[in-house]
Amino acid sequence: MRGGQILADDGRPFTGAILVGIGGSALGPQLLEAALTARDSGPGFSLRVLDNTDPAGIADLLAETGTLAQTLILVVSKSGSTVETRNGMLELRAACARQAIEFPRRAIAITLAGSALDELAQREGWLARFPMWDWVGGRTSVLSPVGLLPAALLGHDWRGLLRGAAAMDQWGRVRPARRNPAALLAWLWHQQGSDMAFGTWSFCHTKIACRCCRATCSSW
Ligand SMILES: O=P(O)(O)OC[C@H]1O[C@H](O)[C@H](O)[C@@H](O)[C@@H]1O
Repeated sequence: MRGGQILADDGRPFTGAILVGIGGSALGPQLLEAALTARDSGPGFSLRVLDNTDPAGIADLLAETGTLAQTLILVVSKSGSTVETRNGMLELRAACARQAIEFPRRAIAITLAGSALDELAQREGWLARFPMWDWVGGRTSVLSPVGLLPAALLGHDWRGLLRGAAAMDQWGRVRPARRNPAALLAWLWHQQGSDMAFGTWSFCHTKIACRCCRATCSSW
């Protein structure tokens, strides 16, 4: 898509995506977008997320996006049967119909093989289907296609992300515990008490621009 081989049905490139999903099916992509996309990089591929069913929020998102002609619609649901996600998808389908745009030609499903969403995407011939795996928890799915496809669309080094995750996986197994970052974090947590007593410490190991971290930190 970024190479221009997959184009919208009007022959122009896709310039953005709307991701529909909730919980783990939306937070990982939002975190990647917030943490990795430079705020000063100028117009690039845009990622908008529809993660609730608030009619005013949906109306705002559609107004901001304008025409959907060059917009991909990523429908993300591990179970493939989450009602809020289905409602969001139906809203976007209706918006496409209002604009005389074919929904399946820009729709991509990320879901468990054989789920209701997967079957719908297959039946209607959506642009693409990507798998989730049963053994990956929804809330930890950012390194599956849930996060990697948006990362790739945004132009980020998704292979590098996977390499980094593999390195952390190895590092998390290191002994002795004092050289193991996961064990050190667990120890710090334990020392602070088990009662979410985060008030006395904080850490920020990536970019200040990470809105998700900022939102979380400010609530501590
Ligand atoms: O990915 P889905 O099956 O649509 O589920 C989406 C989300 O649903 C609920 O909010 C669960 O608590 C989350 O853990 C899950 O990520």
